[in-house]
Amino acid sequence: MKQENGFILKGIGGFYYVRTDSGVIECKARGKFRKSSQKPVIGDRVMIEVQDDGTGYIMSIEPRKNRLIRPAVSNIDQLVIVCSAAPPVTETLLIDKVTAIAEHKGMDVLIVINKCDINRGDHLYDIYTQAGFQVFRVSAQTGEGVGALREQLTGKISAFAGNSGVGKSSLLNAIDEKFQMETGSISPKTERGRHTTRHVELVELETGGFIADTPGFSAFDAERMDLILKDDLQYAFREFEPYLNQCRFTGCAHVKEKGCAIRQAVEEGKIAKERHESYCQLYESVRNLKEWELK
Ligand SMILES: Nc1nc2c(ncn2[C@@H]2O[C@H](COP(=O)(O)OP(=O)(O)OP(=O)(O)O)[C@@H](O)[C@H]2O)c(=O)[nH]1
Ligand SMILES: [Zn+2]
Repeated sequence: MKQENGFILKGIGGFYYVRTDSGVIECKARGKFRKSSQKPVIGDRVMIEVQDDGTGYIMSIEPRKNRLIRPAVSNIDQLVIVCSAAPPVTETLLIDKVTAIAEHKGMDVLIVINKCDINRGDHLYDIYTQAGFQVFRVSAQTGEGVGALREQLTGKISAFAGNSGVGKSSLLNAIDEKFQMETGSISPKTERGRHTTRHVELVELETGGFIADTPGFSAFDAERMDLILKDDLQYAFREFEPYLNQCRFTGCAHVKEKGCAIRQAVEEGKIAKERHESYCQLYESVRNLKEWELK
């Protein structure tokens, strides 16, 4: 019996597939993980014991750097937010919800404007560049910008998010031919179909790096805003940072308060008004959350 370290690529029916230096090993979890919230998830870094027959047991899980609940993936290095200025046009509020979650959970963010063959998305480009994000312009259709994006995925674990129809699946297919995602349905996903039976999996890229293959994962867990307390929300908007201690009143919510340095910066064009509007809407939605609601 020997011990190895690795991380979980996928889990099906009680089996976990652990990527180690000596290949992918099929493992079961030790009993102690089975019931509790300690259950292994995709992305977990684990220590396994390999049996004589080549299968293994997960013995321990390293503390997680971060974790998404839906889909259940841990240790994500970066979140790739796919948006588009061509139909279906992405609302900045959706992008800002997801960037806020990512910032709060300590994931890097890449903003990717797809469908540049139709619309180059200057407005989105300006907003997110000004806010301090890396922004890529791509077209899954023509291949423009895909190489540069692929480079940014090398050596990291990434997950893709974006509104339905924005071209996530098309983009994954363009990034690596290992992906054979079905594309093209802008119809509702309520019928039984491709999204009901899929499970998440980390797919290893030709160029190194892993992508959580998350089709139809459009709403993300943005619905519940993954529960950022209202006092923390201001830190999830990175461009607010230089102004945070400059408001007239301590405990300023930066929504309508007089003497608010954030609002001032918005007036002066230093913070995009769309970003501040998203902040205000999110603030309103998390206003009444209590700490005990955070899991
Ligand atoms: N013109 C153009 N069309 C694109 C591009 N990328 C995707 N599309 C089209 O947009 C439609 C939706 O693409 P998908 O890849 O299925 O979008 P998705 O984000 O995976 O959608 P969901 O699975 O619903 O979340 C398809 O008809 C694609 O052919 C692009 O860069 N340019
Ligand atoms: Zn303020």
